[in-house]
Amino acid sequence: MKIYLVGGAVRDELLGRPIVERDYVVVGATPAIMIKQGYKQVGKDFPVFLHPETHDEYALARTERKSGQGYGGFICDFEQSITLEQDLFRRDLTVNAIAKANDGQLIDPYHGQDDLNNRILRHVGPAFSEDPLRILRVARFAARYDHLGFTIADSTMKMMENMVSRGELKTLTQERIWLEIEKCLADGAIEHFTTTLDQLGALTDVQPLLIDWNVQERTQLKKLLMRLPHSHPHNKIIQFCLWLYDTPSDKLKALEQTLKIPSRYAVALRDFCEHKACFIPSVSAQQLLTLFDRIDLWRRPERFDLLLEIITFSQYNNPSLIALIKEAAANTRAIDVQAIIAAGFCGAQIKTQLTQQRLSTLKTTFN
Ligand SMILES: Nc1ccn([C@@H]2O[C@H](COP(=O)(O)OP(=O)(O)OP(=O)(O)O)[C@@H](O)[C@H]2O)c(=O)n1
Repeated sequence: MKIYLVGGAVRDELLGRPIVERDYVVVGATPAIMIKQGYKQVGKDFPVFLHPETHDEYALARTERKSGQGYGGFICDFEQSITLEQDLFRRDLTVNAIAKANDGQLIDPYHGQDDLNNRILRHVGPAFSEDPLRILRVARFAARYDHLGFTIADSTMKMMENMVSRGELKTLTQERIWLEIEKCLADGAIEHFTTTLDQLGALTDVQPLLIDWNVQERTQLKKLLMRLPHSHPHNKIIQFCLWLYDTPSDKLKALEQTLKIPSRYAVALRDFCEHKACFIPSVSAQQLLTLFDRIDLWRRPERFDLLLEIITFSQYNNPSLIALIKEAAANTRAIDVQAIIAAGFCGAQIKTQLTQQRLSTLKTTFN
């Protein structure tokens, strides 16, 4: 049997980028041979194995044939006789279909290196259209490698447009869509990704809230994201909120339910959309108190801190006002319930007294 490094690791190595994950293809083996050598099979029907020590993925060379519409529904053949070239042919892009042997030799039957050098994302063959997830992958790669000058081949754009107009994206699960979106957020490239999907007419199927995405929104988001460092610990969440900044509250729930986004994203987006209007100089003490209550500043100060970070990178950024609100929040939080109880208040009076004290603290700075 022969083992080759394939896919993203070879592509990124050739591009001089850090390798995040190593995937291998194994030619001339069977599941029994792999198991005998100590590899652990992942899943039941799929010929993918984990290396006993490195836990890298080793997949038997395979071909795939479509058995239904949309994503999934593949008949997969991983006979021992399947060649490396056959396996590479089923892959999405030529730049992802280069294999590297142990001795460093590159096997590149579909000219992925030429496309890497010419900065072109091009589909390998007609099988590309059997998997609509690839539309999102291509939009993601085009966004990730935009700064290197990559563009999508015209023929691949055409093929993707046809897939979109056939409604193929509708067959993707929301979980799969979210995973691609999150990877794109990790790349700091959501603006370019959205623009490509818009060009393909795919936004309605991917993120219906963005159907009105226009040049103005694009320019604004691009400008805002330039200020957001890639290494920022909340890079993904902040980008996500700036991306969907204009979501009306009645649509937020639908978004959370349909896209199945993790709750930390949902909460941050809700906080930003609902409270961004507070970050104007004329904000009143009462409005701030309502914000603090709603966001549960008292028990979850980190939630408020995140909102401030999002505001800082948004179009609502006003550093001196943010500093004032931050200070007012700290002073309001410092009001001691124990002191109120010690002063003789009890039952519902405690809450009333606390609210009054919080409000008067805020009124020292705000109207
Ligand atoms: N829908 C897909 C998913 C994956 N692949 C192939 O499987 C490889 C590994 O896929 P994956 O690890 O998901 O992505 P990478 O290309 O490694 O990209 P990333 O850097 O985003 O992980 C890809 O390079 C490509 O050859 C494919 O052809 N079609």
